[in-house]
Amino acid sequence: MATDVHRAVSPDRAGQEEPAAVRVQGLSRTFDGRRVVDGLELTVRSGEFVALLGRSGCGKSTLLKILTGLDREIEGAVLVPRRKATAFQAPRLMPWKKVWRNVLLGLPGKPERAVAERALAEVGLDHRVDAWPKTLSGGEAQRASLARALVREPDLLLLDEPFGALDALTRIKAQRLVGELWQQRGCAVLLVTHDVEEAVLLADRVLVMDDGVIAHETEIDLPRPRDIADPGFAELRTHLLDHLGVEAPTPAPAPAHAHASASASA
Ligand SMILES: Nc1ncnc2c1ncn2[C@@H]1O[C@H](COP(=O)(O)OP(=O)(O)OP(=O)(O)O)[C@@H](O)[C@H]1O
Repeated sequence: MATDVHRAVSPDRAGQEEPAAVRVQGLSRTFDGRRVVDGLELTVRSGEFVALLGRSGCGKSTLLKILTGLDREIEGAVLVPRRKATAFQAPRLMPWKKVWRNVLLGLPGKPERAVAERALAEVGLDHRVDAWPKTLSGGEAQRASLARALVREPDLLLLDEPFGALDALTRIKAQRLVGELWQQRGCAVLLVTHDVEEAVLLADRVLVMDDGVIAHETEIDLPRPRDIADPGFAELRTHLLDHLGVEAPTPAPAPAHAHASASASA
């Protein structure tokens, strides 16, 4: 994988084009003498949806933590907008606060309940405003967590495996919701995911992290809304799996009786 190294858009080029939502230069992070992030370069353009893939343990969450400002023991330069918000795999709701209070948690000033109500309506949770977190389903809790991110009116939304714990159907709905919210809001999104299809479905650009750097990037130029049945979709999926070192499954051979009837009709 190290042979096909495409670094993300170079900082000077990004500087001349559009304002960047994220600009990372020469970023390194060392744990116990091991460089998990190693001179990483990354630019996310304003309003761009970027997905970040990479094998387990390659440093994706470490990078996200640095971008949120939770980890500052770094070398290099990181430029992110002040207005940013995060949602993680675990919704991280406070069990002793009702949903609407969770949404407003940590906001400066004294925001009114109506602010939370609007955000909850945006994610389809207007009927759960007064619920306790423990009564929410997994998908509802994740949407509440998204509402909490949205009330911050972020210029940058950082998502770390937000759909990872959801069942397949809820996951599809949540992916659609994030796609719609992104289109309405126009904020930049950096989504960490293990799911190649999710990345192709949602992102303008997919990055693959390896050896502490962005080792590969692919522009996703499929029209939206995207259809996983589109042959272009399958091609991009296979291309990305290849860069992740995963062989795409070959179609199963047709059962023996199918061969028989095919040859019989031929
Ligand atoms: N606080 C820490 N102390 C020591 N090592 C750490 C710490 N945080 C992360 N690491 C190590 O850094 C490496 C990258 O971890 P990170 O969580 O960023 O990977 P990841 O790509 O997000 O993995 P996954 O896809 O499995 O979530 C791992 O080897 C991990 O053990």
